[in-house]
Amino acid sequence: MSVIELKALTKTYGNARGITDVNLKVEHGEVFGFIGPNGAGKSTTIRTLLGLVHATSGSATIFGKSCSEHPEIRKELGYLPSEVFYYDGMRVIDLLKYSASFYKKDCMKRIKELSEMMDLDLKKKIDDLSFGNKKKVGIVQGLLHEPKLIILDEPTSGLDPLMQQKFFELIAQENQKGAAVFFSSHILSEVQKMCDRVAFIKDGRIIKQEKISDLQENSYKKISLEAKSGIAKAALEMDGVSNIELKGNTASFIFRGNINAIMRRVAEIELTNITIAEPDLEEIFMHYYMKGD
Ligand SMILES: Nc1ncnc2c1ncn2[C@@H]1O[C@H](COP(=O)(O)OP(=O)(O)OP(=O)(O)O)[C@@H](O)[C@H]1O
Repeated sequence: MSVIELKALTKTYGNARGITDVNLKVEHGEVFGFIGPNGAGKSTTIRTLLGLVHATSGSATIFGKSCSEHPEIRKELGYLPSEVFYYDGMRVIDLLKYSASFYKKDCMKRIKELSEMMDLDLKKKIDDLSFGNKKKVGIVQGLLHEPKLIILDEPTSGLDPLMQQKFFELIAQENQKGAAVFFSSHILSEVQKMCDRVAFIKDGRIIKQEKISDLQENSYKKISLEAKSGIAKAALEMDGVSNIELKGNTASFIFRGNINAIMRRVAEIELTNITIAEPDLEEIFMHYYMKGD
């Protein structure tokens, strides 16, 4: 049984598109990245998982149970929203104790460990905290019950780089202890660093799902050429070539396919230099988003 399974999940808001026919599985022990531009449908997918919105059609399950019919599965998951809002009058510790009271276990030891790690002062009033410190409260709140599934919606906004680093260490530790992680982001370097697999979402539809290692290592090459004179775009156009950029006597592009085929094509150009490199995830990402635009 998968940790998360979305089958043909569709949500419309009146006539407006939310998400369309989303299919994905997150398996035990996985860190799964969910990546897409603003308005692509990441939050709608997460809200469906949390049982906060009901799907128009299709299904969403966590540990085999329907997210809309079994609200109790929320106790198995820890959620960190992209923005956190609190009733200001409380002290941090009171808020965290209140959150912990929803679970049938003593979370105090874990609250202390997490707040030490995140450098969070438990005695402070929430009113007195900066945005970043409020975010830390959200992190502790999401993890204090040692959930089996952690859902993160653009988690690092508002955290300084040192805290971002600590946060990722914390998530990696939880993952090593066995928690699966579903991680929405539009920051590619985070996904590249943290995730085992990634799904790209665009205009409400999943356009690609792949292992990070396959995306980077095996499949794509970034080829840059310098020639004696300008290179015609048509000279490079063939199956597997995308993102062609021409500038003066140089050209660069992304290639996926049989390397011999592209080498034969490139050999027809009078070159002065060539480099072949691994593209970063950003370039692969652009490859997907530019296709079909
Ligand atoms: N309550 C709502 N009513 C109407 N349309 C909505 C509502 N919530 C989301 N949408 C629409 O659904 C689509 C997906 O939005 P969603 O917030 O899920 O995207 P997102 O990928 O999380 O974007 P962002 O990165 O900007 O948060 C958008 O077109 C958005 O306008």
